[in-house]
Amino acid sequence: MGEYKRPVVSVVGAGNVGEHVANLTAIKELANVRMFDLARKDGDKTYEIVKGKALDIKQMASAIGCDVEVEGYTVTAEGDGYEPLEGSDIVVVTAGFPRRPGMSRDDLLSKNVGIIRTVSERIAQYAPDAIVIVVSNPVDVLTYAALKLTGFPSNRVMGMAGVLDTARFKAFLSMELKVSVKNINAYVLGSHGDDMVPLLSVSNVGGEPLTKLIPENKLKEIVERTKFGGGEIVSLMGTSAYHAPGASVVEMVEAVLNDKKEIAPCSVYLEGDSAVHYEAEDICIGVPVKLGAHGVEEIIKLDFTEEEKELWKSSVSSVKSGIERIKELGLI
Ligand SMILES: NC(=O)C1=CN([C@@H]2O[C@H](COP(=O)(O)OP(=O)(O)OC[C@H]3O[C@@H](n4cnc5c(N)ncnc54)[C@H](O)[C@@H]3O)[C@@H](O)[C@H]2O)C=CC1
Ligand SMILES: O=C([O-])CC(=O)C(=O)O
Repeated sequence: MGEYKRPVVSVVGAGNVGEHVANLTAIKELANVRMFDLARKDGDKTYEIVKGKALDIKQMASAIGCDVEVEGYTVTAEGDGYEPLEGSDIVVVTAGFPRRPGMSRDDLLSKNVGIIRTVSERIAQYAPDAIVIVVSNPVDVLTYAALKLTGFPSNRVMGMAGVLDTARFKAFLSMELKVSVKNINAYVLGSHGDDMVPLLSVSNVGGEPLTKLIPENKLKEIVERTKFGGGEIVSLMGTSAYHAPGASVVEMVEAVLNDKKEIAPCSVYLEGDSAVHYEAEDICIGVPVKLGAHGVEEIIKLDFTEEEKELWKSSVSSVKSGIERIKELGLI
């Protein structure tokens, strides 16, 4: 009596994306939520914003009749205050700087990798059995860093990108074709950057190939808009997107907590026969995986067309160069 037996989702970095992850997890009553963030100083005053956000989300849940616990914890950049990670089933990492207009995601690497290092060490210390979903950018490289720094098996560390890129692709296709997003089957794989790979060969609407439904030039435009979908929002808002990213993370959270065996594109570590199939080794990059209670339960091996293979190779080499950079800097 008196204790809730719900799963626990912790969110480290309760900024724009983190608070939307917390909010949606609460609205869907998927789990109790624990939010972690730094204190903010304003003159003499120190604000514990994360505690306020958690209370606000708890009260929002109450207003709409959702039963979840939501708690906020102030941590330090040095890694103090992470004890409440204990017992987390999933830890979502959204701590880090977002890009501003004119920046690429890779420009965030040197600033964000230090944050990921501290957070990964604390996850390993307090939540050694958790599944980790990395969101901070550049996400493929930072997912690799989190995998190495936690020392977790590769099925328990994944990056969120492909679900978001695919959602953007489907949104643009549905705007063009005036058809429900539910009838669009599409995948965007590869790195979460300018080199991402929208897979036209397997994308279809109600079974009909995209190439048959949309003229070549228009389809090219939609693919380009998808590739620069994050940048389009950064240039409109001055900071990066958070509604669609938050929802994309929660799609993955739900697949794991409800053991859905859902196939979704996620950034995961390639090794063994998946590394052979995708001709890329010792790298985290977006491929379709089966998500369930054990995290990444299977890596689906799709065949690419010759054109897609070329795009894939550029994707692999851009992630590889990010990984080399953090290795050279001694950051992992
Ligand atoms: N993978 C993807 O598809 C996406 C990735 N992102 C990335 O997610 C990250 C977060 O984006 P936003 O939420 O928009 O940024 P934000 O600035 O609104 O939130 C980041 C939060 O992290 C916190 N933080 C910074 N250092 C910390 C530390 N050492 N420990 C704990 N918390 C810390 C900040 O105080 C802030 O509240 C960015 O790196 C962004 O590029 C954003 C959208 C999509
Ligand atoms: O564009 C950004 O920097 C954030 C992000 O990864 C996205 O929205 O796709």
